Amino acid sequence: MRLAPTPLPDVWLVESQSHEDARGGFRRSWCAASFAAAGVDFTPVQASLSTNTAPHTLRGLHWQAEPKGEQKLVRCVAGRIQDVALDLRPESPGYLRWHAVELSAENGAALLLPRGVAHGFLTLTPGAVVEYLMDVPHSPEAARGARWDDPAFGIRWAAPPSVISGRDRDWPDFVHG
Ligand SMILES: Cc1cn([C@H]2C[C@H](O)[C@@H](COP(=O)(O)OP(=O)(O)O[C@H]3O[C@H](C)C(=O)[C@H](O)[C@H]3O)O2)c(=O)[nH]c1=O
Repeated sequence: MRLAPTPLPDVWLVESQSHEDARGGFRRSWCAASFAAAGVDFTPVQASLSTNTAPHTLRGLHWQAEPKGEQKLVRCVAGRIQDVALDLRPESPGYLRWHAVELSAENGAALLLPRGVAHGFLTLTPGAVVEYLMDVPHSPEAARGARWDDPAFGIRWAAPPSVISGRDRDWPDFVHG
């Protein structure tokens, strides 16, 4: 398992080898030793699955307000998604910058997002399933969001969403600080 840096501080691309044979494949999806070796303190306490029927379903951009901030490891376990990290940490050199990667069941890659970095994804296939590992339990009252097309960020999505929740469609313009 290898953690590769991305242009956003503390956002890591997590890659692992798939051991293939006539039955299929086997790959590690989280490893305390590999994360510790990369200097990343991440211990999951909750896992969730997001199932998405249609291509161009967009979820996000979401984060948890402090003190309920969460680190999360995001992986696509069926289909393909465009996964987006958006740095909302005012003290970060990457503040208001975004980074997108394609995650898929085939490439088996994952993105590790620290507290203060918002997350969203656009599905690129029907039946995309996204797995989350979080390091704190879910707190609905701490949920915050920003709009996918907010001009403050200029995120280049692969396509406009064809399916999006009313909440995600209607987040107000981002307010700095
Ligand atoms: C996030 C979450 C949701 N839920 C329940 C609450 C609702 O009844 C239902 C759907 O929740 P929501 O519409 O917030 O789901 P998403 O829009 O996919 O939210 C997620 O989407 C973006 C992209 C993320 O990165 C976050 O993990 C998360 O915010 O699942 C739970 O029970 N536990 C949870 O951790």
